[in-house]
Amino acid sequence: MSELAMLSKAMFQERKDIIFSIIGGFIAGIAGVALFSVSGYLISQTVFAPPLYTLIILTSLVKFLGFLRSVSRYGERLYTHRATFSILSRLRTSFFAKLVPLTPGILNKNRSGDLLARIVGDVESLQHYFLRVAYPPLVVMMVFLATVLFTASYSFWIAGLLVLGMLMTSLVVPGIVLLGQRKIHERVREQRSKLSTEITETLYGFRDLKIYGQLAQREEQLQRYSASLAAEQQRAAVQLLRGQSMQVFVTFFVAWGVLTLSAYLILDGRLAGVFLAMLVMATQTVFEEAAPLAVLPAYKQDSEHAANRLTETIPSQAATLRSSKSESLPTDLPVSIEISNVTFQYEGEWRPALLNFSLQLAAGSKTAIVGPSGSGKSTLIELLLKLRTTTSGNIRINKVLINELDEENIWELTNVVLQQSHFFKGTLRENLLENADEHSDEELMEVLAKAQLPNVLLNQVVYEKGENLSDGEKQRLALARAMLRKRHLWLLDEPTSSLDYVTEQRVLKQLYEQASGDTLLLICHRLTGLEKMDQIVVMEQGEIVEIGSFKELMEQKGYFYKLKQIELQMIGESGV
Ligand SMILES: Nc1ncnc2c1ncn2[C@@H]1O[C@H](COP(=O)(O)OP(=O)(O)OP(=O)(O)O)[C@@H](O)[C@H]1O
Repeated sequence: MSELAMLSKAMFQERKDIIFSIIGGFIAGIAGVALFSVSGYLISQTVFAPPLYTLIILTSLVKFLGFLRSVSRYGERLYTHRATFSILSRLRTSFFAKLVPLTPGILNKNRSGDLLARIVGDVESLQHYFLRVAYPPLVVMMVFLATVLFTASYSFWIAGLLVLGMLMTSLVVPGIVLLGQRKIHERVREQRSKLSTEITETLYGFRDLKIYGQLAQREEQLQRYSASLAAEQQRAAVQLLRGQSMQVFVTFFVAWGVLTLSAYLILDGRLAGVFLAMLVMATQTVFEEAAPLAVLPAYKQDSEHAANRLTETIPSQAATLRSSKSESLPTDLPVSIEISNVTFQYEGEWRPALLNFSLQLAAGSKTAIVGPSGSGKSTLIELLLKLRTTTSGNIRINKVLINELDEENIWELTNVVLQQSHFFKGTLRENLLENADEHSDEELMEVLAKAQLPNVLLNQVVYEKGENLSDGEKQRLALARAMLRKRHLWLLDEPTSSLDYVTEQRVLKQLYEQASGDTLLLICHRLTGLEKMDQIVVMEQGEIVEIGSFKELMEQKGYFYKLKQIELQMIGESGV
């Protein structure tokens, strides 16, 4: 049950609404039983032609009980649903807050379509826990005990029959439902996960699938997955309905039992005939109240499963990642970075992406990192941004261990451009992501011009994922975003790889001007313009193979020198 601890905590926080729900549910249940009992008694009494005032009292009581039942049922619904949605919103917020720092690691292990469907589905499943698992038995038992006490005052045997019926509805029927549901629910989850993964993949790869003529095949596959899911869901629904039908059967069985037993007791002279209808009606109503118990185990199992998977998705790393942070760095000072013996290995990979990597970035220094694809350059930036945690070794920012820093504090210090930037559906202004009120239009246009996007409009529409922007425009927009932040640490991962040579040089010139006093780490694919850098780091297979200024590396005539010669030849050949 430990996996449901977060749920219980959220429920405890909503205790006021829960107490009101229980009170409302109990009054509605009792009023329902009383309403039908009094109605039965009233009908029986009329046979004896009682005095008018008796009929008036009984009719008024019926009306009052009907009113009380409706009002308390309304209150019950209001408070149970309010509690449920508040619990759900607490769970969503706390779950997603824990998820954010772990996102890169989690996305490694799970296919994103499946992950998204799982998170949304699992959090939604938890809403049933209070409404259909924790709450109903409590109220049903309270109403039932009150009814048993009431019937026991007429006949011990009838009360005994009710207890027997309740055991059937609360244990036997739910047990049978649970047995049938267990396997079906497993299959529903499996099919849902398959379908959502395939849908996401198809949407992401739609263009490629179309070009390579694979779309029809994919569509067929999706239809198959969708049909299997629908079939499993149908089976699950049938199983649930079967449970509810059994519950109705037990209700009528007990009602018939009470009728027969009462008839026998009346014949025996141990029960007055006028109470017969009342007892039968009370029995039927109290068992109607118990109807939710039939589907309780299925929801219980579902909630536990969902809570289990959610705790698996946010493993204990969540605690370790956030627990030790205590320091906070100011955003207005230049930043120094010290990387000591850092090793990082992706989960499931056979070799580390970084191996015993050490590097110093003095405050205000400019560093370029070059090296072949896959040498670990982007991984280094992800570690500096605390998007991943080192396997071993230390990173210090302004002498503070990165583990002691909140990742949001690090992001707050940094102007970042990663290899892929995301663009949202909206305007260019909105895609600059800074608070629009803080910057005048002139200021925004000036930054766009510096990023070599002079002929754009701030209200220009940007499609989803920046579909209407070229790769080069996306990169310049991402650089404009970074320039606008005006922080003092720059982490740039191939920010100009899609730009032509001339535009690239212009952008970099503006960038170096703005970053003159700042610490800058630039991963680059071209070796031009690196003369200005304080140090150039050449990486291969997660290690530093050469380090020094441009002049030093050229004099060494090592790896960097050879790369530069190849590039010069290529530039010469292409005539740039
Ligand atoms: N999410 C990931 N899961 C597993 N392995 C990864 C992941 N990302 C990168 N790697 C591996 O880690 C190594 C370093 O990758 P990284 O992206 O840091 O290289 P890079 O030098 O930035 O390459 P490029 O210049 O192509 O961007 C590579 O061998 C790569 O296959």
